[in-house]
Amino acid sequence: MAAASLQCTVRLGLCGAAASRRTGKEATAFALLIGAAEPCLRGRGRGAGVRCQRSAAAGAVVVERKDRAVEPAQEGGNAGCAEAELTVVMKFGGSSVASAERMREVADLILSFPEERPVIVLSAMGKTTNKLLMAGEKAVDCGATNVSDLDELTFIKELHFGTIHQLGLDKSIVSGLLDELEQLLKGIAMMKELTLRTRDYLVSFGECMSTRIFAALLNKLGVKARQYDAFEIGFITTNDFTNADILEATYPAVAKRLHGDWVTDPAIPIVTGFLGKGWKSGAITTLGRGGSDLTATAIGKALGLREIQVWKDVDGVLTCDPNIHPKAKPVPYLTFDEAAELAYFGAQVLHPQSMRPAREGDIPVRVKNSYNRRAPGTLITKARDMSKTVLTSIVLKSNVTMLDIVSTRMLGQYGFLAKVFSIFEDLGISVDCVATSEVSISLTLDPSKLWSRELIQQANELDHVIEELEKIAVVHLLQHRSIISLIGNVQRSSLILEKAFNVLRTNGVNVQMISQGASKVNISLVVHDSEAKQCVQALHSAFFESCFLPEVDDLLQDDSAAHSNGTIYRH
Ligand SMILES: Nc1ncnc2c1ncn2[C@@H]1O[C@H](COP(=O)(O)OP(=O)(O)O)[C@@H](O)[C@H]1O
Ligand SMILES: N[C@@H](CC(=O)OP(=O)(O)O)C(=O)O
Repeated sequence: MAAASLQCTVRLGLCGAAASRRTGKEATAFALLIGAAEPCLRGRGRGAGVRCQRSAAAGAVVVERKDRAVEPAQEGGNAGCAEAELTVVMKFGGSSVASAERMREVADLILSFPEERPVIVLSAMGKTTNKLLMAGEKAVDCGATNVSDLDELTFIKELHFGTIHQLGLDKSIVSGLLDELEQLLKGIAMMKELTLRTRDYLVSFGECMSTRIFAALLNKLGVKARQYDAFEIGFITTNDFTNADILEATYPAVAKRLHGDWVTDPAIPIVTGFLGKGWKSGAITTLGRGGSDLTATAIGKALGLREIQVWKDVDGVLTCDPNIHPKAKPVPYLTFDEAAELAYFGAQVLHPQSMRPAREGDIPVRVKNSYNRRAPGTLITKARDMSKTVLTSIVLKSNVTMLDIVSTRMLGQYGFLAKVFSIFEDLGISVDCVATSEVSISLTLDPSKLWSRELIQQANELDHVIEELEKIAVVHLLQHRSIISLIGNVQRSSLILEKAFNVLRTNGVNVQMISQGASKVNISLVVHDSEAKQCVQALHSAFFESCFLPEVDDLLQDDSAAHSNGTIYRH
């Protein structure tokens, strides 16, 4: 087999998003703070409605998804129950709401589905989040008197006031927030410090403004809409500023608020994506870049909605990042597992944690293009027919740190592995891919965990990890590595690997580690950063653009089924 001819050390191991997910210890503690003592709410809907009932054990409100109509509640507090429940959540990213024109388009898009009663989740307009972060960085050094002249602040003011003007709305919708933003930047300038906590407060202005503008637009168009700041309606998170995770208590709290308001006074909810409230600090947190996807799936689960739609600027999830390869094509169907691996291993199109609530609530996610409504997009569900599937998508995660750890045999094999992982646990560092032999272990570290910390801290942390590991092992630190993840049907791993290694050998690429996902949908290859893009392009050409896949052709005798499944594309 082709792999055998490689002149490099190739290790086989396990990888998977599940391996490094947070456990959220705080969730249980917080459950007592929220959602208790609520009268039973019941709705009835055309499709999936919600039913909230009190859990006898914990006193918390439990939300169940209902696939058929539910009788109105007998108990009180529900007199104004709306005839029709909320049906879908529609999330629009920054590119979808980047200008006044785009906001009008999105309003038109929403209204083109009169049969739906949507919850809308919005990100900040266009590049607002980046500009806010840049303004914060500059404010640290520029002096309080110069803050008003920061280019980024001027850009943000012009974008939001300009949009309001073009939409014929009232300036007061955002003027208070913009004043507050300027005050905050002055505070940062005075303190000469931008903490992670302040950073989250700073970027929250983006979503707070976009949602207010959009709600005002819908109201102006005669469609009753109500704006919500997620951190005020029960989005409770861990206290990991810039990378917080939603706690369980969020679901009943959000269901209670959105459902409660809807039944008493129906209006389309317009919710800020990306934001939450730290359960301990009470301060605004953010869910990591691209976190509005997670807000949307959390609302879908909380309300037991029929579908979660995430509207982007691409025709769905593609066979690879279109910035790496312009011939990337839409993938019509994915499972939650495939989408989660794809997102976790670097596909920017979905937030890494966003599939979790959808999977838990078993709510289909549809990725659509707000610039091309007719494109079918990608439908993500619990299961799909994988029998004809070989490869679905190729994902690249760059600038990864890899460690080769060889035991000095001071500890037995069990003790060695346990000790290695306890060091990572103690330092709160997640591991992406792992490959082990009897006396050695190779692994890659989750860069997002390191990115969320200051550079100086990162260096210290790595030094500290290595120092600890060197007590029991010889450690090699390998930086500037990339993980290329082949998302597909690992049942066909021989076929995938044979073809992949043929391509890599032809391109003279040295694979430094292989890791096959426990999730059964992912094989990851670690290569040097400098070769990674070229590898992805070559792999994409081989798997998705060529028509010379004899083995695949054998597998795909039913060609039409393969096309409807959409995994192998041929010209
Ligand atoms: N496999 C992929 N499929 C689709 N888009 C991808 C993929 N990998 C990276 N992308 C990038 O993700 C972008 C969409 O994600 P994002 O910018 O977060 O959207 P939004 O801001 O609209 O939520 C696309 O414009 C594309 O450049
Ligand atoms: N505005 C935030 C949150 C977000 O989800 O944005 P987008 O949907 O545009 O990726 C960010 O830029 O990260």
